Amino acid sequence: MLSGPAERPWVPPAGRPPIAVALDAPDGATALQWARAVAPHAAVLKVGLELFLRAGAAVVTALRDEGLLAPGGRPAVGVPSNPAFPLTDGDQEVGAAPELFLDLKLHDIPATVAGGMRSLAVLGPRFVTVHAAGGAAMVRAAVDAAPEVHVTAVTVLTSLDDRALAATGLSGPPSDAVRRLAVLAVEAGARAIVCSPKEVSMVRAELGETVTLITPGVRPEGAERADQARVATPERALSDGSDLLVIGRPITSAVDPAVAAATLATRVTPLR
Ligand SMILES: O=C(O)c1cc(=O)[nH]c(=O)n1[C@@H]1O[C@H](COP(=O)(O)O)[C@@H](O)[C@H]1O
Repeated sequence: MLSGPAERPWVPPAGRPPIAVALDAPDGATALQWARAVAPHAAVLKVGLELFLRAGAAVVTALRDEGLLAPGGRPAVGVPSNPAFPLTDGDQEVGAAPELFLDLKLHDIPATVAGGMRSLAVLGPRFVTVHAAGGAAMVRAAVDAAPEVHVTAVTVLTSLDDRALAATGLSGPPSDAVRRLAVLAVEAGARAIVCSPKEVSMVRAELGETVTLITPGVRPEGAERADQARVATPERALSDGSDLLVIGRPITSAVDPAVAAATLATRVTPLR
């Protein structure tokens, strides 16, 4: 097990559902509509390639202006401008607005990734993803360029099964590569790791409490897998050690995303 700080760098605030909703929307207006529906039921909102490449930084500003995101660069506490997020409910800080996860999976030479991180850091994200396969120097460059951001290393995409991974030239089961890349990234300063729920217990055993573990590839019982290969239910991912479930289509493709998010949040929040 790696040595490091005794506590996880980040966990959802008390009472907040351990859910990051992936706002994989085709435009800013749809993303805002989804965000209004799901923000009360999520600790994190994730802006990824599709939305960011279409709507750019303006969508982050719009989310913040509506009080749908916690203020950039500060711990999530209530946003007085949005009554959906009261500061307290009794003595619990349940009203924290979600934090920003910029999932742009940077993967380039260290100087370019460092520049990209500096450009993104002004948006005040809690998390920014980089591909661990970019190597230790690249991960370190990202960390040094934006020390206030939780550089989040993606290990092996959850869409890859054994065969697809082998076809890229990486032999062995995905868990071998996940272990190697997770250790490399944390030693290079990453504070969070993205892996599938299938590997999360192994990564937790390997890295201990030094790291926040984030799992996409989460599918409630009976939900469409779509392009996800290494999946598990939300309950299983949490019991195996995940800190944060990344969930997109099972919520955003539902007839009513607010109901889907609320239902899921009610089920998983007590499991933390
Ligand atoms: O970095 C990610 O968030 C990510 C890594 C990974 O290995 N697999 C993965 O699905 N994701 C993201 O997680 C989200 C999953 O969305 P759904 O499959 O719709 O639940 C998408 O926004 C993906 O970009």
